[in-house]
Amino acid sequence: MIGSQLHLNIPALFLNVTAVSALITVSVLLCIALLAYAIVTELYRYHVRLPTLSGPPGFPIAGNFYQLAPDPAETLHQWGKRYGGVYQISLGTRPVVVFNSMQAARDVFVGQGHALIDKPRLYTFHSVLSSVASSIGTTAWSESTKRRRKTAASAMNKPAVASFLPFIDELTKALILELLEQGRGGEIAFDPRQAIASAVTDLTMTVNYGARLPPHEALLNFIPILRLLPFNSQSSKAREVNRRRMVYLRRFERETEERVDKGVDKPCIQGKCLRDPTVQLDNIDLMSISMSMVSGGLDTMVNTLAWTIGTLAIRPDIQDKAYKAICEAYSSETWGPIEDEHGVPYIDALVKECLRTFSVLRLSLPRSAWKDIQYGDVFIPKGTTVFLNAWGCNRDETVFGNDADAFRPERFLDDPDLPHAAYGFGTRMCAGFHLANRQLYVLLLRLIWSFRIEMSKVPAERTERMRPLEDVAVPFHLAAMPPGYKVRLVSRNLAALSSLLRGNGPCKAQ
Ligand code: HEM
Repeated sequence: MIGSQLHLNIPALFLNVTAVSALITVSVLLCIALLAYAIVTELYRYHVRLPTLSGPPGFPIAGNFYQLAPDPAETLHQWGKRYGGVYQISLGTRPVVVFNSMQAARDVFVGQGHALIDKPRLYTFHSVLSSVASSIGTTAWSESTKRRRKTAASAMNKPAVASFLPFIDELTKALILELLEQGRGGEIAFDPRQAIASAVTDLTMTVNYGARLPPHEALLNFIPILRLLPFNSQSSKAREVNRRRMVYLRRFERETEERVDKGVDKPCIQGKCLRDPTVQLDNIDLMSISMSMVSGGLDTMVNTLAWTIGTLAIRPDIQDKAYKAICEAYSSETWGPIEDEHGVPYIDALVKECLRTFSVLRLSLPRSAWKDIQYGDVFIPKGTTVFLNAWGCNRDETVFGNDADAFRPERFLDDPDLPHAAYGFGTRMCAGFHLANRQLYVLLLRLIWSFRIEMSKVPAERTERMRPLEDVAVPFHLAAMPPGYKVRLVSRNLAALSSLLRGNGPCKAQ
């Protein structure tokens, strides 16, 4: 019995020994391969580093990637204090030049704007999420990008935005009404973000397609995309979002074409392109413009407004100043004509301070050097990836003083020429900034005139702080999101507000 067991076990033992030694051999070979890979990539990483720039050393294979956590823009801002306004990091083996001071950013992004007109290629974003067409902001420079950007920028320049005033008027009134109804004039605390996202979506769709979304479709269709971002998306999720996005964008395009054919279209970007034979854009170009409007204008606007409303709720002093300034310019009976672009300088200053403080696209969108750049002693070769750290520039103490971290709209009243970096700079800066500024101005003015904003009294629904760094909801998200909260919107003068919402308010553009 024992003998037969022994007889059976000897080959098994032999097999086990062979398997273990094979496993050890494979493990050793793997370790050697990994070590060799690390050494080769590290040698390569050092070889491609830019000799004229300093920067944090980083680690083999990943470079500085893992050191960027928890908040990449803040980490880069802190490194800027050590390595200067322009320095380099490595992402993997790729050298990336970071602009972290306002002066250097403006000198190069504006002063040598053409040299930074290009965008780098990002795998998940370009090959998976946007394999058919990509938004303008993430597309490399080419004749086609030039046509798309020119069309989008001229459709959102100052005169074009003035022609959208009736839409802005109508949609901000619809939003104020929605907020009034949802919060029952101040009785109920609620999260205003859904209503804001719907209103901003509506405006973007109207400007692009000349038609509003059917109400039940707005959020269902758009919010999932807003959460899917080039840097954190997983491929299968990205493919699914891409497919769904294509389906509804094609549907909106078809509907716009039908309206143009029937001659019942309203002024809008897509309609203008379809009608004007001199506009040389193919279907992919038109799709790219639509995607740029949707992805460029929603996440940014919604998050900027969400930070602002939360901040106003815990800063009644700023609300009081703003309300007083509006009443001095107009009265407690009217919020004034929408055509008055800079009628209340305090609101202008508030808009700029919100854009600066919250800098929702903290690292802007990456650029690529289109040609060699010489900036003082610094040499950036053609093809290098370049980051504008808008967050860092917006906290540059040489520009904003030692209270750069404070939320203080008055700084833009004291110096109306004070710059901010929230829209980026130069040749590829935000193409929708006139539209964004105008929407933010009208929305904040009307919101503050209509309501006293108070944080919910329920502990679980309120937040005491809206610090843009410590309180950001998801640090690695491309657009910085505030923490969740609920507010009460207490109407200040219900009779006057009702009269304005019924359409008795002035809008000469109509
Ligand atoms: C708070 C509002 C907004 C902020 C903070 C913002 C910020 C930005 C930033 C930082 C960029 C990248 C600039 C660069 O590469 O230097 C950008 C690009 C862009 N934005 Fe905005 N944006 C806002 C609203 C809008 C709106 C409302 C639209 C249109 C509906 C829009 C359309 C675009 C487009 C088309 C680009 C790509 C420009 C290009 O690459 O040539 N943005 N935006």
